[in-house]
Amino acid sequence: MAYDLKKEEDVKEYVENLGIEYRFGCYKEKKPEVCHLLADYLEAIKKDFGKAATVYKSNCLDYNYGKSCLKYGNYTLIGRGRDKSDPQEALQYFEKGCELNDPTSCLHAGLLLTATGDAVPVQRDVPKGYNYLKKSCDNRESTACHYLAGMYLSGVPKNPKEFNPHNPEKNAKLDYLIKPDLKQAFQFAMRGCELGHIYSCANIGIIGGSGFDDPNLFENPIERDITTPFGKPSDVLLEGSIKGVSCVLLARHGRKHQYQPSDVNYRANIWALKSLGCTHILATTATGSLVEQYRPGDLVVLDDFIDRTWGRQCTFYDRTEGGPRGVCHLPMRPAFCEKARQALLSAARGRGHVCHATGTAVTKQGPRFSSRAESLMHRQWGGHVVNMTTVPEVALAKEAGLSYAAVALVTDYDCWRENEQSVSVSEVLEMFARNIKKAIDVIVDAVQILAADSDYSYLDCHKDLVTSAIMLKN
Ligand SMILES: CSC[C@H]1O[C@H](OP(=O)(O)O)[C@H](O)[C@@H]1O
Ligand SMILES: Nc1ncnc2[nH]cnc12
Repeated sequence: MAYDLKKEEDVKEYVENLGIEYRFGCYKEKKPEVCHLLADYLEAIKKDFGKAATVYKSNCLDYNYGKSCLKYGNYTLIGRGRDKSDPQEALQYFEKGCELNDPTSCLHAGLLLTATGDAVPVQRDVPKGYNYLKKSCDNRESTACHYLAGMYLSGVPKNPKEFNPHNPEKNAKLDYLIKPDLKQAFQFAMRGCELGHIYSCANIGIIGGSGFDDPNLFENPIERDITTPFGKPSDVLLEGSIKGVSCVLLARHGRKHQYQPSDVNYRANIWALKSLGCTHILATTATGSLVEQYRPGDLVVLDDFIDRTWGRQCTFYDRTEGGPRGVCHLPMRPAFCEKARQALLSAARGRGHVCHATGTAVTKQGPRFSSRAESLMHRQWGGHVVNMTTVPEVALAKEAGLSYAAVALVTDYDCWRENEQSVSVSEVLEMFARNIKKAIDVIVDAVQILAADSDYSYLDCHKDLVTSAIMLKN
């Protein structure tokens, strides 16, 4: 019969008949895949977890249906459809599901067996758990690949209580069940990323500003010549890895510094980094100081900006062919990703550098430097530093849903001070050259800090913010 699913009565009848069909297919025709659907039906439509549990369990044990073992394992783990939770019994169902080649069952068995912490519910058995995770990853379960990458990144110590994430030297002396192995970590992360696990991709884009154009960050970089719907980026992008974390480096002004600030194709730069899988961007920028206490040589992790640019392409949402659709009104508070900012700050402080935790950048059009009157005005506005590139880069990265933060190196006092010469380009470049090591160290350490974080939920927040900011999607 034909149902009109806009009518409530018809929907009810349709759902009832679905239940009858599933019962028939399961009990009379004895089809395990239909029994699994029946249990899903009891769970989702009837909310009868007790009956759903019974069907999942018998479909696992009597019909050897792997997905039902996984479901009953999950029920057993959280105590759904039964009196209480039983992690040890849950493990048996996950193991059975894994034997039956259900990759998610292998994942759950692996996670239970390798878990650490005081509340761990089953006897830890890392070699066995590793094998389950490996089988799961081999069978295209991206989360298992992601976990394996994490295990190789930090290593799995025999006694997890001895492991101190802040003391790598002490950790090196520990007894390991799985030794840290960055090559393996990279390979599993690549596999996880290929299979669509966004956090395995955690590719970190690095935009090097003036003086940071080709700092030989990677040993054997792969050059990527990319064209975007918004044109060509400033130069080829260099793909490589920093201590096992995949990164992409781009020289903001081109490797020969061929683009002045207002000619940089910021849109193509951000788009190209995103198209290579970057989830984060860490940027450097040379800046003049607008306040006495931000001294040349100091670092500043920017937290806000004042836009004094004009005529730059500052949105992807302009109906460019191949670009996104709609009109995007993105909030700019906070302007920068707080997680990435904190990573830069910890990295700088960890190295003992003078680093200011906040700073508003006045981004001017350039290419000329400010007049004295402008410099004094920027100070009155509350700017801490002045440069020519943070806008629209920060806004475009945010529109692209990326985590973006910038570390500014103070190169000069601009021209607001009494009895002092105006800033010059040689002063900026010389100061940057003297401090480039600082900038490199901070970026390298921040990459490790970001990659070691197992909670990337803030990336979802960046994406959700963009989604909520788009009007007129067509
Ligand atoms: C070379 S002096 C002015 C120039 O330096 C800064 O560049 P970047 O931000 O790429 O490091 C500043 O923003 C100006 O573009
Ligand atoms: N004083 C200044 N003004 C603008 N951009 C700069 N980059 C470095 N120093 C600068």
